[in-house]
Parts: sequence; structure tokens; C-alpha cells
Amino acid sequence: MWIFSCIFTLAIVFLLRRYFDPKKRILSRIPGPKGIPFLGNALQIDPINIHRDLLSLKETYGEIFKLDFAGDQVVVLNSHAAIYEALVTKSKEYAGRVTDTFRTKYADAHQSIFFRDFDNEFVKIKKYLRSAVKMYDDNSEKVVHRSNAEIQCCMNKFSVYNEQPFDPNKDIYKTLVNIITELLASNRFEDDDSELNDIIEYQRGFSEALSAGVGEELDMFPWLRYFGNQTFKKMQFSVTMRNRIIGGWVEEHKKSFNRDTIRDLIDALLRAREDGDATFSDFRIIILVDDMLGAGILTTQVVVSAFLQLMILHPEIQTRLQHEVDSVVGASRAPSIEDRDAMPVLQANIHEILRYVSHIPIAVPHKTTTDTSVGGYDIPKSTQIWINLFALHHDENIFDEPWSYKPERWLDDSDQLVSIEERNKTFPFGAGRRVCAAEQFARTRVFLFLANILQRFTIVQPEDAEPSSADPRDYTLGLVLNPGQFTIKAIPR
Ligand code: HEM
Repeated sequence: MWIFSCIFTLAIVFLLRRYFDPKKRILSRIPGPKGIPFLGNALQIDPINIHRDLLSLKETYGEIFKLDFAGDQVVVLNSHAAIYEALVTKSKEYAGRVTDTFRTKYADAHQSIFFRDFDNEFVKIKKYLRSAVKMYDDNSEKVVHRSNAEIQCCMNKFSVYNEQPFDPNKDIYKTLVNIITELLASNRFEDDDSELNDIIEYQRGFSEALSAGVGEELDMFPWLRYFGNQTFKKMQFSVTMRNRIIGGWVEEHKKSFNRDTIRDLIDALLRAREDGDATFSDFRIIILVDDMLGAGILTTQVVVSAFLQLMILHPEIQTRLQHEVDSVVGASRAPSIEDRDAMPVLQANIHEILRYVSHIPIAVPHKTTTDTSVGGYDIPKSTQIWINLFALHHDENIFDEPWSYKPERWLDDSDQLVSIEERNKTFPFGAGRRVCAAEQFARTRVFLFLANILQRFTIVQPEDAEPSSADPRDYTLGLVLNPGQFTIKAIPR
């Protein structure tokens, strides 16, 4: 009995401390929905529908509002002006991350690039990572060659379905794993390789354990891990697998490392260590490689999946895109990155998918690194900030008919891409100090994937399946917005 009294008392003390946080007074000028004592707005936001709930709160409370999660204050920025001020004008002041939760610490995510707070070490690691990723950018033969080879394998799998309905997501996912592991660790896997399945399982474990709305109870009451908490079990499994699998790759690389022949990201980080940078311990390399692996799969999978759904719903757009691919690439060679400039319609579609779906709806939560302000409101140091890209990308003051898929909005009267200033009204990769570490690489892979699909197939709806919704308000939020399962038919051209 006494153990429950202790737990109860600790929980009350914990909640009281949060309730009387002095940050609340400074943030009191910012509007926001009234919550209930101690829990605040925690029960008013449905974690898997955060993107929808925040949209309706924006209607009532405007461009900047605040939420209270059991005493934790979160400021939500919804307009272009507020987001630009935070991400671009005051980039450094908004570059922090929330690192002190039990789950981030247990997964060592506070050592990663994604969840690491902003400090000198972060700046150094991100610089290294971005220059290593540059090896994979547009001008790299390797990325185009490897991506095309893997995507061609995926297209061959689509052919094997022989015009019958199938769920394309598994094949897309495995293709993306192979492209990224090739570039991180010079590895690729056959479909039946048990290590591939282990990677898929442990990545799923992390996404389920770190997704919106899952496991917050573990952050508030870490002792729940001793009582069979399911989120904790998933994290335990994923941490063990990550350390075993990526740790094995690092060991292999150390045996064959040659500083004059950098094969992949692991080699690049080993060389940085050999050059005297102690930051890159074996364990840090494991965490960073895992970061890029995690970031590099789901994000891109959702874009390719959404494209397939949208092509089913907009056959006229698919026909136009196929004409463009036929006239620029033809049927006898693989698409290359040099084709991109001559394909404004495909580029406009990619831009529109990233806007319309906004599959990373509130970016990765930021935190202020100092006392600052936004939109005229004072914001104290260490306040959590949500960058509501979903609201920005569907703002009807900026985008005509924001809930319609209209790639033509990114084309001018001569069917050329609109200016970069126009395109910069969206922030699908974020901006400033915490901008995506691999934007060019991500864009290259998406371009090649979509161009290959268009070249080889016409995507249609299976007659006997219910058409799935491609409206992102119907998607649910995990680590990213997810369209859920759907089937397609791929008709060879
Ligand atoms: C279409 C694909 C992708 C989209 C739309 C995307 C978008 C984003 C967004 C919105 C953020 C958060 C920015 C913020 O917090 O303000 C981010 C961060 C990040 N992304 Fe991407 N991303 C994509 C693909 C990738 C890929 C392929 C990789 C790696 C191979 C990657 C690596 C990262 C990393 C490491 C961060 C953390 C950066 C930091 O915290 O400083 N992303 N990405």
C-alpha cells in the first residue's frame, strides 16, 4: 500500500511544480484554449490528429497560440510571418530541441542530430553530416546510379503483380532502405535477408515508441517501465537491435577502412575521428547513422505513396506527366538528374505534394535557446515551439484553394516553374539552423522514383477497392502523417 502512496505523492509534487512554472506568467498574454486544472489542454488534443486539431484551434485563437500539457507550455506558430521570424530571422534563438524527456534519453536521441539541443557540438556535427551528405547530392554519380538501380528493382516487383491489385508500400519502403544503407554503409539487402527485416522491425519500434501521442506517460512517470509498459518494451527492443546492427557495420568498416577511399558516411565519420575529432566515438557514429536511416526512409516513403494515390485521383495530371517523361527521357534509358530542369511539370508536382500533404506537419518540435519574442509576444528561454507547417501550407491567404491538389500553381504562363521566391512560401524541409540535413538528397530520390514510375506504368484504382482518401486531413500522425494502407494497379506502358 505504502508504495502506491509514495507514487501518488510524487505524481502530485511533479504536477504542482509544472503547474507553478514561472514561464506560464510570461506567456500569459498569448491566447489559447482554457484547460482543466493540472492537465491543461492535454485531453483536448488528439495526438494522432494533432494536425487537424491545431487547424481548428488556429481558427479560434489566430496565428500564434499556446497550449498547456500538464504544465508544459507549448507555443504554436501558424502563419508565414511568425514561422519566418522564428526559423529565419531568429534562427539561432529558436534552434533548440526538447531533449530532457525519458524517451529521448533512453534512446540516446539527445546525442543524435535530430533531437540534440543547440550547442557548439551540434553545429560541428551537423556541418560534418551535411558535407558527408553532399557526397550524395545531385552531382554525385553514385546516388543517381544506386537510386536508379534500386528503383528499377522496385519497378520489376511492380511488374510481377501482373496488373493485379497490390499494396505498394512494402516495396517502396525496402527500396528506400536499400538506397540509404548503400550510401550510409555500402550495404544492400535481398528481400529475404533477415537483417533487412530486423532493420524494418527496429525502425518500426522507434517510430511507434516516439510517435505523437504514444508513451508520453513514460516521460511523465519513467518508473512505469518497471510495470510492463509497452512503449518501453518497444524502445528496449529497438535500442538493442540498433546497437547490434549498426554497431556491426561500424566494426566491419574499421577493419577495411582506408582514409583515401571514402566509401560511405561511416567512412567519412571514421576519417573525421582519425583527423583528431573525438566527437565521433563508435557509439556516436551508431547514433548518427541511425538518425539518417530513420530520417531517410519514412519521410520519402510517404511522398511516393501520396503521389500514387494522387495519380489515381487525377488521371489527367498523370497523363500530362507521362508526356513530359516520354518527351524528355524517352523509354530506352533511365531518368537522370540532368533531366530535371527540362521537367517543370514533375517538379511542380513534387513541390505541390510537399505542400499539400505536409507530411511533417509540425516539423520536429523546437525550443527557444534564450529569452526572445515572436509576433510581438515575449517568449522565455526553454519554451517548446511547434512550427505548424500544416497550417502554413494550407493558409488560404497564401494559397488559392489550399485543400485542392493543384500542381499548376507552381507553373507560370509558359509552363515553367515559378520563381524561387514564390516557391519559398512553403517550408517542407524547415529552414535555418534546424533545416533538414539532406534536402537535396531527398529531392533527388523523390524525382528519380516518380520519373521511373511514370516511365514504366500507369497507376490506376483497383475496381473492387474503395478509393482511399488522399486528403491529408484524413491521414493519421505517427512520426509523420501516414496515408495508411491502400492498393493500386500498375499497368505497364
Ligand atoms: C521528402 C523527404 C524529406 C522531408 C520533407 C524532410 C523534412 C524535414 C523537416 C521538416 C525537418 C525538421 C526541420 C525542423 O525541425 O525545423 C527535417 C529534419 C531532418 N531531416 Fe529531413 N526530410 C526529408 C528527408 C530526409 C532524408 C532523406 C534525410 C537523411 C538521409 C533527412 C535527414 C534529416 C535530419 C538529420 C534532420 C534533423 C536536422 C536538425 O535537427 O538539425 N531528411 N527534415
